[in-house]
Amino acid sequence: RRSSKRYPPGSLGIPIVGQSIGLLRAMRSNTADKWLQHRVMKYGPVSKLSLFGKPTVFIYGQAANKFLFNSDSSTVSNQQTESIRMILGDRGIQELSGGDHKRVRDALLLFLKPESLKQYVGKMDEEIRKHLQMHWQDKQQVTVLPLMKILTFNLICSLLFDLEQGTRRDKFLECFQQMIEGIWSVPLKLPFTRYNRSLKASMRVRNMVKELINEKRKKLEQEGASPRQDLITCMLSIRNEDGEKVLTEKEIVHNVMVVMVAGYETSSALITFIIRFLSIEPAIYAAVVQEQEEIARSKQLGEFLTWEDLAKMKYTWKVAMETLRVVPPVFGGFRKALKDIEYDGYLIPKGWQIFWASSMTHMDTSIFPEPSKFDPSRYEKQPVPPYCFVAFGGGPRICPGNEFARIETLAAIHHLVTQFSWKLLADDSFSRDPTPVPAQGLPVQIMPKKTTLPPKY
Ligand code: HEM
Repeated sequence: RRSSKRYPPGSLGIPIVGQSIGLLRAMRSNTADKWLQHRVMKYGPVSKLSLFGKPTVFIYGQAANKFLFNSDSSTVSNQQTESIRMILGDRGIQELSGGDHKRVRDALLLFLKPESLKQYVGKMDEEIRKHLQMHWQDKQQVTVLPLMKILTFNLICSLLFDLEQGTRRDKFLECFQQMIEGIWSVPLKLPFTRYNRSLKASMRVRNMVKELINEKRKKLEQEGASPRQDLITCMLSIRNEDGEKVLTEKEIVHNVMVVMVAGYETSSALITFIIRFLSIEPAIYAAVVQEQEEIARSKQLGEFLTWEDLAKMKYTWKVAMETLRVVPPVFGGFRKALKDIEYDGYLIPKGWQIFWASSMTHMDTSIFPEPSKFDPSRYEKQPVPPYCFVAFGGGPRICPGNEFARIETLAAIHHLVTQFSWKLLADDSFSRDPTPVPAQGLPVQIMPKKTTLPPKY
């Protein structure tokens, strides 16, 4: 019997840098799964290491996911790596726990919940059409990942901040992309490091966000709240029963930063990898085209997609789920032990990080038979046990943007498959940074579809 005071096996490595470089390197060469599997084989499902400057316990499996997602906030808190906290701010939802977390999360969900998002399907559709017109139509070749990043950023700007197309949005995107580059770096505040450049860009982004908030506040004071709002206006207007503001100015700024980041590389990776899988799986592609063309045929000329149309895209969503399983955009996450915890017979000491990796259960043969096979029909055969499909996390912190991601993904795939066909121009390998990046960003040859659909398609 192990003693409850026993530290998990493994080594903490060199202080500060620890094994971060090993893991980041494995991610970049797409061998992080193997890197972690190797740990599990060597040390078992609980082991210690040092990541991003902190002593860390890595835990693996369905039980580990359940424990991690549901631990109460006096035992485990959500704390991002030092670099993320410095870049995004310390009052973002991912830094908060207990009552503060719930308060901010409820505020975000007021806008992001399905009942409220459903009225914006048409607006998303419009933004996607504009994107395809500008970046896809009349082109012979495009590189998918950078374009999907532009698309998802613009969708966030348009839907969440009501910031329309123009030079201001382009400038915003440029600073934002610089900021994003250093988010997963080792926090070395030296000149010329990725981290340092990112930190500087984050100050510029923060100032732009503050400016945007001030404009919205003025508009709100002058015109009052309208039923169709953006996320910022919604956060500015929330009051509690006593009529007091629910969020502080700092909380609004930091959470706007968090939402921008959380919804950017994740959704763009998902749409990009669906495009990739559709080009290497002809039978699955044909089934998606059939489903989407049927919906297109039911629409009037120029008519936008609706919430009801999205509900019909059942097979396409299974393809998205399978993409999320095989290539989860979020590789894993961190928590922090707020007190000494005994887990599976080992001690997780107070103050240490806890690290989980979603892709580990997604590739477990006992949960997903033939896990390497891309098979959307697996979701028709048997229900997935809880805490095994964790692309959106789980428990009280499950991704509040999952509905937003579902709408934008389905609407984008609808227009892509009804307007174009495509062929891969690079091999189908990918790496992680830490979101998945296909070889060369997924260059494809595109052909407009000769179609029997109404002219808008
Ligand atoms: C395919 C797209 C997406 C994936 C795979 C994804 C995945 C995740 C995961 C795994 C978590 C939990 C992290 C943890 O527990 O440590 C999370 C949290 C979060 N996501 Fe997403 N996400 C996606 C899109 C979005 C979008 C579009 C938004 C915003 C519009 C968003 C906003 C957030 C926020 C605010 C959190 C923090 C929630 C909390 O701590 O309570 N995500 N996401």
